[in-house]
Amino acid sequence: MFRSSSSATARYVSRACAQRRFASTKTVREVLEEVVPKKQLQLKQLKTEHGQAVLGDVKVEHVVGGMRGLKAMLWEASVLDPIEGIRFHGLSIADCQKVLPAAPGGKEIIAESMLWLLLTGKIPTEAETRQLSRELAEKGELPEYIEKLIDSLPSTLHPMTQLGMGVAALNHESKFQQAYERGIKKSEYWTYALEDSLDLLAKLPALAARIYRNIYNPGKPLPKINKDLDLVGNYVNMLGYGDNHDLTEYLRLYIAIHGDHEGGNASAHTSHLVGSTLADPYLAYAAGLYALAGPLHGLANQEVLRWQMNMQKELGGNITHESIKEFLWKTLKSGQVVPGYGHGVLRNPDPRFMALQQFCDTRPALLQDPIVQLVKKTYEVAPAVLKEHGKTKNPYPNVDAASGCVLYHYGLTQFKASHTAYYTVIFGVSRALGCLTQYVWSRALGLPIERPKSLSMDAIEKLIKQ
Ligand SMILES: CC(=O)SCCNC(=O)CCNC(=O)[C@H](O)C(C)(C)COP(=O)(O)OP(=O)(O)OC[C@H]1O[C@@H](n2cnc3c(N)ncnc32)[C@H](O)[C@@H]1OP(=O)(O)O
Ligand SMILES: O=C([O-])CC(=O)C(=O)O
Repeated sequence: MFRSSSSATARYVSRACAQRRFASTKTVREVLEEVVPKKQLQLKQLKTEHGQAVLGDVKVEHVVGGMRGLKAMLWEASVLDPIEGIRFHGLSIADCQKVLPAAPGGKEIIAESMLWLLLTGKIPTEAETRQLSRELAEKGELPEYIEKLIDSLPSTLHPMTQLGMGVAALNHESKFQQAYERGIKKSEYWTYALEDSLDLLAKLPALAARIYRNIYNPGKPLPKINKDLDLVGNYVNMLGYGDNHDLTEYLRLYIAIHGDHEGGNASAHTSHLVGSTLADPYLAYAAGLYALAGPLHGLANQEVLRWQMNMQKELGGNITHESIKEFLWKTLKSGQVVPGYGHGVLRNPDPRFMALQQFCDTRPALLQDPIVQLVKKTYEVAPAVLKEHGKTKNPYPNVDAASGCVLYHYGLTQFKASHTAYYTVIFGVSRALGCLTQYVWSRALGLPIERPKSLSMDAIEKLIKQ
């Protein structure tokens, strides 16, 4: 674990690069066994030495304003800075791109190396990353009852609803729940939480790919999991795009950088709350997925694509900055939000959006794609329009402004109707990295059930008068 000042980070990054020469072959469990006692001690000291320290005031505007800015949660794996954006254990996306191992033949960060960093605060070696990939691949096939459950659902049921159902039903397998029923000690909770979390992460690609197959390619055989591939390599293969190296690399990057966004976002917070009741990791993450399925959160990637396609249709062949500006004003004047813009914390363009743009900038096929071009052109116009409109505190793009449109280029064009659009499911596969990491840490640290105090308006007025 390390501080996030830029010089400390630079030193860490160069040390991490050097360390990678020594090929450690520890398992993620072994590394956690070493890290957990240190973190437990850190929390104990925080509570005893600084338990009464003040981190900020609670104002009426916090209570009635979605708790924006209120520092009220513990979340270990990442912290979001309004200007710099996300840092995973102090590392920015660019740092991660330098130090986290990629897949054989690839360049982008992969889910396994990001998961390792999130869980342990350490950079995995190549060998450790491969070993984690193999472990996940070996656990990746779905139980038959889950296949039957998913196959029984109507193809018109939103893929996010299906994903949440599949994840929740997988709790039939929960080792955490079984161990709890046996009456294990609290100090052992985290080890079962870790087993469930790895099992769930391993199965998510097969579950998500089955949903896609059932809706868009019914009857098409699903490939078996290839034990030599990384998690996302297998996911792309099961989605039916296995020969598309660029899409595979895009999804590796996408899934790694969407993995965690500190704890206050709606999906992470929901999963954290549900987990705090000691509901097992499957139930906790299923709950988080349903928060992700809202249009102000993860579903915005589908909304962006729908909105950009409507813009394309309405503006026709020759789209100019001026015509985009008019379309933006039309959206705003009709009382809708501009999807993919604004953020609860960020006050600058989202570095995840920038990383996806950078991916596009290095690939001529993407640069020539009309919908990808439109995303870029919209970015050149929208911040000024949103500033003039004057409502949003952040007129810049968030990650959702680009992500779905790039998938459209790579062939995920099935957008028959919003209620069957698949894009947010990929976000759902990714966000498990962060939510399940925190689930493990919450149990390792023995965090209590969440139960903030609520107030009615009358009660608030009474308190103010006092
Ligand atoms: C992965 C993610 O979840 S990233 C976010 C994805 N969501 C979107 O892209 C949807 C569009 N954006 C939004 O709706 C918002 O910016 C949110 C939900 C992301 C953040 O909400 P808030 O923190 O409440 O934003 P903020 O404090 O800036 O809102 C102030 C006002 O500006 C409006 N506003 C915020 N963003 C936008 C936008 N993109 N377009 C138009 N108006 C906006 C809000 O609706 C609010 O209006 P109100 O006072 O009439 O209620
Ligand atoms: O942080 C937020 O509120 C929303 C977001 O970008 C995410 O969850 O990835």
